[in-house]
Amino acid sequence: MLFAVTMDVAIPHDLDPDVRADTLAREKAYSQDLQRGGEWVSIWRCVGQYSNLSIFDVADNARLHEILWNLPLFPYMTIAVTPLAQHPSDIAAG
Ligand SMILES: O=C(O)CC1=CCC(=O)O1
Repeated sequence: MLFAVTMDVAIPHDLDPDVRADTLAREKAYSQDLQRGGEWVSIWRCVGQYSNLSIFDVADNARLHEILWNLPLFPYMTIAVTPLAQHPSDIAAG
């Protein structure tokens, strides 16, 4: 199942710098592991915002929830999920 997910990040300015750096490093490793595994298909920066737009290809809603819930930055994110279906005009779909 395909999902488009936007993640808006708002890290508190008074967060301990070491905690901030550790959280960002764990977020990057977590994301890249899932990208290598094929579930996190792509990640794009939303221009001018501390936000990303990502595409996930996962087994079901529960798996997407598990992935998002375990994001190291989850406590500092506002997340919006859009389930995707094939578009009838998509030439790649045949
Ligand atoms: O958009 C960001 O910077 C937050 C994020 C999600 C996965 C990642 O590596 O960074």
